[in-house]
Amino acid sequence: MKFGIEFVPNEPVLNLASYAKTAEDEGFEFVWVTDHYNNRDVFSTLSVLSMATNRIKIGAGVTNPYTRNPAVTASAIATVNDISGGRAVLGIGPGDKSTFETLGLSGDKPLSTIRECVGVYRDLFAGKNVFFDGENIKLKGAHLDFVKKSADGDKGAIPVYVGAQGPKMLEMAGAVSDGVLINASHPDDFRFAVPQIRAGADVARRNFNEIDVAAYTCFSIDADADAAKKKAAPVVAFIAAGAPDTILSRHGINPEIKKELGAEISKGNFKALNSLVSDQMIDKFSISGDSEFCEKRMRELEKTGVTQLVAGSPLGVSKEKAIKNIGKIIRIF
Ligand SMILES: C[C@H](OP(=O)(O)OC[C@@H](O)[C@@H](O)[C@@H](O)Cn1c2nc(=O)[nH]c(=O)c-2cc2ccc(O)cc21)C(=O)N[C@@H](CCC(=O)N[C@@H](CCC(=O)O)C(=O)O)C(=O)O
Repeated sequence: MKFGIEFVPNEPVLNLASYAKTAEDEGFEFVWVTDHYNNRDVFSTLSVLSMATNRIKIGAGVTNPYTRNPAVTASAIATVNDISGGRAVLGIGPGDKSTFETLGLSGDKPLSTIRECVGVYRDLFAGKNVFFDGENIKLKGAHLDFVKKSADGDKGAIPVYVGAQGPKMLEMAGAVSDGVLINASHPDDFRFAVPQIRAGADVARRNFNEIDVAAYTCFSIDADADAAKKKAAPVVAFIAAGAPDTILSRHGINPEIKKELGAEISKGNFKALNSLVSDQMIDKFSISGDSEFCEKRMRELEKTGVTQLVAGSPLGVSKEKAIKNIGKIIRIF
């Protein structure tokens, strides 16, 4: 199992740089940074993390094809690849509809748009002059002057992962991507997702084992299990509030709760929000507890076919302590 860590750039980037160095020292192989325009810029953050670390892979987890033209995204991540000495990874996903609304963006046709993008990124990473007249993506000779021209057929040096949760996105990711980042934390979600990815790989006649299946979890570890769960509650509230009804029902949670969560979120009433989050929701939408529980849940995920465990926000009561606690589990995995 590979281990990754996710940071939301809603705190000073130099803090994240220090956490990323600790994570590297503790044996994590990937650091992922989320992309929502209202937080600090993902690629600026990745550049600073590149300078603060030596070995850990540096990933956008995940950007989207709507807020930036694909050639601009390719230039940004290829610059991170330049700075980091070849450690960049590009994660691309449909993006967050709620933030798109504030930008006046539709974000429509995500399935076909992402599929088109993956090939375009690879051609740009391979130093090609890209002419592409797709349904959603149109380029007329776009090129990156600073990347080495790869031999024909090479897909360029930067792996492309897809952020996906829905069945069609998962299947498409299995057909075209180097890895899939699945925003979920419970084994039941991966018992659903892994067969979809495998089906996509089979249709595309790809070797499923070449695809990195990453559980992009809500994670909270502390010696005091209750404190860990309390820390995770607000994040779980947002996940549950935005989850499709099918996912809530999969976990035996009445989708009606979304209305109550949404109402408290829109009022900014985070105290009331936490009181709406049940233990069952914490268990289904996060990995929260002491080291023994977290290790057990990681091993359950590995059994479903997960190949990378990404510890996501909030990480724990103290980020630094949480990273070291996970490091102890990494060393015995
Ligand atoms: C779009 C949606 O796909 P989805 O994978 O469920 O998307 C939900 C999230 O994954 C998506 O919002 C991600 O961007 C969320 N996301 C992040 N979103 C962000 O904005 N920023 C992040 O940093 C971020 C990180 C992240 C990490 C992992 C992860 O799994 C998701 C992450 C969906 O509806 N999928 C359907 C397919 C819909 C479909 O078929 N659409 C058609 C036509 C629909 C039409 O006509 O518009 C098409 O796209 O062509 C399905 O998979 O079955």
